[in-house]
Amino acid sequence: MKKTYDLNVLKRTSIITPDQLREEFPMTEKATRTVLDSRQEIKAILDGKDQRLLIITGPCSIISHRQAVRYGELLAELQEKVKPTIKLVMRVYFEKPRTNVGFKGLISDPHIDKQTFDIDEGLRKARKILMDLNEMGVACGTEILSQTAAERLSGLIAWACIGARTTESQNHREWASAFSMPVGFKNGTDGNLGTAINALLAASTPQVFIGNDPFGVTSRVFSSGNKYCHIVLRGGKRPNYDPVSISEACEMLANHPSLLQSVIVDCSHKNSGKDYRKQGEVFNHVLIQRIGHTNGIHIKPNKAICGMMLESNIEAGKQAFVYGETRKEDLNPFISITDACIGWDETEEIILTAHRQLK
Ligand SMILES: O=C[C@H](O)[C@H](O)COP(=O)(O)O
Ligand SMILES: C=C(OP(=O)(O)O)C(=O)O
Repeated sequence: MKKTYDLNVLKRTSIITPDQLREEFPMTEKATRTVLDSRQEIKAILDGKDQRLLIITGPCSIISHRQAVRYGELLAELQEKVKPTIKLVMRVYFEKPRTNVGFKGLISDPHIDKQTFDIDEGLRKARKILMDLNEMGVACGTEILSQTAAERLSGLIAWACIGARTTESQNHREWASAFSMPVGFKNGTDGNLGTAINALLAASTPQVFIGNDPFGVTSRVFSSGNKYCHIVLRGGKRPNYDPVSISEACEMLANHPSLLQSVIVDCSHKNSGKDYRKQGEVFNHVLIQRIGHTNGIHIKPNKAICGMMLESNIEAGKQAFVYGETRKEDLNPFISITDACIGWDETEEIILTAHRQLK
């Protein structure tokens, strides 16, 4: 009989199970405390019980341990300075959703060579980076693109994001309903907010779906629903960080009183027109809306704005990189190879200025 399945599968290899990976990199007391305390703080901010601003900042993609730990050190130092007004979460993004094709992140291809795709090594690198950051007291945020990464790393994540390309995916909504951390859903790539609101409704509801147990065995998973799902505005056909767009989002949320009435604004992506140099301007615009005044002019503060996101790296911009051609050894680990980012100096200035204004 002719084979009817796997006609386009070239090869399959097994990967490390969640249990094996956790055994190789077991939780420590300090890391557990960082994760649990940070989640509590983020939840309190989303609930409006903690008036501080949440800022999720960090590289578009993590490309090396050195880069992640250096950024983490800088962030930890800054967190101490702005503690009374701002909670910082580092973007520790290992999975990149592509518009069509390209480097899909360190888990998919840790050697960045478009050849080896050593996913076991990628998962090990990711878990080690997350362990080290949590040990340093740095709260980690990441985009969850695959169930595989979620099952192996979620215990080290304080805040998760479902990206614009997957907010409409039923699977991602199901996983979010089971996650232990607060989850932000981006609006759709075209700017559609309804997609994100539907995602919040689905993810806050108990679900039954197919997942894996810690030993990698396919299982039914029964979730309780996640009450800490919220919206992240990232722009679409046009930016959506202006007062009218944010009010529109708040009105849509108000139609569903069971949902968190809080909004995070991503200052990058389509809100900056993908021009990293505009992120600071977007940030200031949103900060004024949140605080309610600028240079003596008073406007009504919008307390629903509880957080902002920045794509920031140690050095600004983006380096020349052709996937499959540029060798990893030739890359500068401190400059982005995916979206261009603001550099550390500008990041620090933006956050310190916000701290002074929030005080
Ligand atoms: O933040 C990252 C990118 O915007 C996202 O992964 C899409 O990238 P691409 O359009 O270059 O594929
Ligand atoms: C891919 C990202 O964002 P978006 O889903 O908004 O495109 C990201 O934040 O890295």
